Amino acid sequence: MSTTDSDPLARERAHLGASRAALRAMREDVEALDIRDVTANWVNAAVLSRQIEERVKALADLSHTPLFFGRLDYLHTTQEGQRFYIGRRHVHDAHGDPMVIDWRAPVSQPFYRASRKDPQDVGLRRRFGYTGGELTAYEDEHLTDPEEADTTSRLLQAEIERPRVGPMRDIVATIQPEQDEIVRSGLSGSVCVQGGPGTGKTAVGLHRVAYLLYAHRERLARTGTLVIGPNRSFLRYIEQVLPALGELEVRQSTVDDLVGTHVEVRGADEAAAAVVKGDARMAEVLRRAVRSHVTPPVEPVVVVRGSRRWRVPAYEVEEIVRELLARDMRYGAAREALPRRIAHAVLVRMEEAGEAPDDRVQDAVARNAAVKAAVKAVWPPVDPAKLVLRLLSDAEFLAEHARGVLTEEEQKAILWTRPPRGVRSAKWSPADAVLVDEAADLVERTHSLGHVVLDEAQDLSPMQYRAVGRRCSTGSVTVLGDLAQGTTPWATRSWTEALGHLGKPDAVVEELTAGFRVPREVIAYASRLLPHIAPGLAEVRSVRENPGSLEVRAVGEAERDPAVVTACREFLGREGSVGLIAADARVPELARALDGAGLGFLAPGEETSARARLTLVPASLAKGLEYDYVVLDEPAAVVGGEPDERTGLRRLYVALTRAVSGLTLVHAAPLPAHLTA
Ligand SMILES: Nc1ncnc2c1ncn2[C@@H]1O[C@H](COP(=O)(O)OP(=O)(O)OP(=O)(O)O)[C@@H](O)[C@H]1O
Repeated sequence: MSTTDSDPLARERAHLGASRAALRAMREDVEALDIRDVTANWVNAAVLSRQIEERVKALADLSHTPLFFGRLDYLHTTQEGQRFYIGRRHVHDAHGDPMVIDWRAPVSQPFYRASRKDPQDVGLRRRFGYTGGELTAYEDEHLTDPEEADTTSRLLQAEIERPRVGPMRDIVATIQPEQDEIVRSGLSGSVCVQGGPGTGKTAVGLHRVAYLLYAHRERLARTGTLVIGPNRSFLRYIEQVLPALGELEVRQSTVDDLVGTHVEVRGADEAAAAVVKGDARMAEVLRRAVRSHVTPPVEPVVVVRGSRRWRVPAYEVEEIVRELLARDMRYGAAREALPRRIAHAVLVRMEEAGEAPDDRVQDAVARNAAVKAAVKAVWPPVDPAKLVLRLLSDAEFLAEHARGVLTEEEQKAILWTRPPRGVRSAKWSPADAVLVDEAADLVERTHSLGHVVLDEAQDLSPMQYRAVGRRCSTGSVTVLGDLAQGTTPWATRSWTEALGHLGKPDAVVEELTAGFRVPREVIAYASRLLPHIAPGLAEVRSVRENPGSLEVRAVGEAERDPAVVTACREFLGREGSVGLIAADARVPELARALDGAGLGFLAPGEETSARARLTLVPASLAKGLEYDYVVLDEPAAVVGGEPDERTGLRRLYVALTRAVSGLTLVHAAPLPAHLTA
């Protein structure tokens, strides 16, 4: 007997070797494709070459990502076989028989879901462990063996404890059953996931896109997919997850960038103004303002053709206009329909007079100068930016359309004190851009994508939800968020409300409660704030066995900065990334302190590496990010940096929940009472 036969690990390594060879052969087959005979012209040839190039890229064997991470032995042979190796991509041998199955394929599903209670016909589930690209360990579960005890997977634990240097990683090897249910839920349904810090919401959202692209590739290639995150540094942190899963075509954007195509955002609002501008009632004000441009005709339309004059009386044009208004079409679509409707009225008269006009006559009448002039007078074009500009600068115009919708104070809050001269010179705020986007949609329907993932959704205003909702009006959405981490003045109070604004009231709300980031001691400390910031939400249950460390250091004001530098230095002595989180206002002073101490540091969104591991993070940008070790500077300043106590405590909750292995608080001012109580 050879060692390969007797040693299971050697056998698995042999399968890995054979799979890599098969992948190489697949790549060589694609590289060797001769497209000269199959392409009729150079355009087709160029398209095909690009596709081939991409396919070759997708077939690369990356040494740091194992080709497979699991194996399933079914109890019974299925049509596809009985033993499957589960990996990031499909690999087959020269006969077309599978060597590695894509994690998203239906036969892979039990790898994530099968349990002793429900073995799903799986006799053996094997997980593989790798060290530096080498297959070095495996772990078996015999799900139908009553003698075998339930144990927690060491490999899963090792994966969760792995230092976090670099961008966010995929979690394909260790997706948990409750996460998998969300990842694999159907394309037609929308899902909303409430989950505390580190429960894997972002990871789940990204894997869900990858899954949907696998299961509905053609449809989504046509309709498109989009991931929305809170800011650009967050998007940079997550941007490599989908490409690592072989998905290169998913767009990523912030809400601000999404709606910022109509006007240039250069201004900011006071909170009071932003709250009103973000309120869903603004949609009604805009709707009325857009429709107010339609003016009932007072003159008849007279079309002269040859020696004849055809007259459509004003009351009849008015009837057409009324009917179009009642149909609640987009303003622009109705405007386009109007000339043909007037032309139709002319044609009816021609027929009554014994003529037999055809479609070409109707087209010609619709283009007639008199008809065009009438349309311009009755249903003039509306420029969305100009309309919003007028609403925000002209008190009378605003009052006319906000009557009964906004109070006088609310109207006053949103009016510009010094109206700008024009669209270009206006200092548009992010909330204004959302209003312009809503107005643009009233004029012309926004293109809808096939699927949208909306992360950190709790921070969106109702008007922002509407902006996202119209981008998936005919598709579906995955909403991810945590009500306890809402830090905007308009943060969502309930998911039902948010889903209503998104236009997806039937979305299923799921909850994730197992935490993969924050150590037990640290999450327990942060959760002291929960009753004050989100009563009713459950505390996250940390699955991390590593006890982690929590230290609170009280120092005198003069020693605070040096103490922060010392804490950073201590953590830099260990393996992994370090985040120094501080109130935004404290960041410049701390930057000087770090510089003075000769400690180099990055800004959020810049990629950490083995050489550059320290990031200085303003509290306002900490959301969604994580570091192996966190030094939190002056919690009272983090709370005090926000307009009200609840928002401040929520900001603090976010900052307290970024650490994977250790958290040190350094403070000179007293700690917020809710934390010490
Ligand atoms: N099943 C899993 N296996 C291994 N790691 C996981 C798993 N689920 C989540 N993680 C890891 O836990 C960390 C937190 O995940 P993620 O950032 O998705 O959480 P989140 O719920 O979005 O957090 P936040 O509310 O802070 O934004 C990440 O490092 C992620 O890779």
